[in-house]
Amino acid sequence: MEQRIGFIGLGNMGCAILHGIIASQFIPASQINVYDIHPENGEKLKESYDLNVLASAKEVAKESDIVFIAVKPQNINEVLAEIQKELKKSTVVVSVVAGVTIKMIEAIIGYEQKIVRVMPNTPALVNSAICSLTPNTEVSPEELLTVRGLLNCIGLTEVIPESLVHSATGVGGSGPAFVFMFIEALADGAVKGGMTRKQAYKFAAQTVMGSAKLMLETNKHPGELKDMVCSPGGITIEGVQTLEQNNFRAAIMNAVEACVNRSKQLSGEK
Ligand SMILES: NC(=O)C1=CN([C@@H]2O[C@H](COP(=O)(O)OP(=O)(O)OC[C@H]3O[C@@H](n4cnc5c(N)ncnc54)[C@H](O)[C@@H]3O)[C@@H](O)[C@H]2O)C=CC1
Ligand SMILES: O=C(O)[C@@H]1CCC=N1
Repeated sequence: MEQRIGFIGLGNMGCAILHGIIASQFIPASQINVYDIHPENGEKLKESYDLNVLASAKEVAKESDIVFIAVKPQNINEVLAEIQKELKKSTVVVSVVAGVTIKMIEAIIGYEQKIVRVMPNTPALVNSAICSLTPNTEVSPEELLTVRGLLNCIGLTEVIPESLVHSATGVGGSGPAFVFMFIEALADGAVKGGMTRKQAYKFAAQTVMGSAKLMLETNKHPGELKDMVCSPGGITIEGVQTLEQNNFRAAIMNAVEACVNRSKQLSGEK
């Protein structure tokens, strides 16, 4: 890939994507331009990678063909206003900013600018993300394919309509937080049974990763896979009943719904 990739915002999400892309060797670090308002974030990356730490968001926009915006929602407007004049017509702006719609971005950098909204998640750090992609009408199928090809090196990708980005945010963007809480609780249960915390985390994390891998690779329904574990009159079904009695599924659904609603609020939807 000969395109130069820019990152504005080098926090948890920006760095997870960046590390994943470099680890995949999809493009050399020398083709990556980065900027963060806190210079130490760029300097830290420079210690590990031969990438280009630039002095402003403007420079990243000027020197890059694909520009990732990975700042918080409250900071994106200032960034877009700053880079607007530096963007070439051919530049693709990739926003990972939750709740900020394509229209909101176009209102600042123009309706002719190529924009792809992406909802990634932090497993990008280990090339195991799920990223949704939503292009505006200026992005050609070939350009979308280029951005998708880049994101495929950090995990799975799915092109979705913008109406589904709220859900992608709740399940994919925020989902890892709920999974980590689940892993923590699984481990607590094992610690209660006498396992060391270190052992419990290993068992809990591998069980979640293995179960997810089993589902993705067999394409089986999660209910069927759950039934495979529940021996008739056995042990697991006792735990399943306890979870049902404690509204486990409703609790998870409500958590995702809360994120969807917050995302809608950020987008100015009621
Ligand atoms: N953390 C996550 O799991 C996910 C985050 N996102 C989105 O990614 C974006 C970034 O989130 P995080 O990385 O978690 O936040 P963060 O706070 O860790 O990183 C944001 C970075 O942007 C920098 N920044 C702020 N204003 C700037 C400016 N004007 N110019 C350049 N850099 C600036 C900050 O110094 C910071 O390093 C957010 O919009 C969030 O909605 C999306 C999916 C998942
Ligand atoms: O919590 C947040 O706002 C960001 C967006 C999705 C995951 N983290």
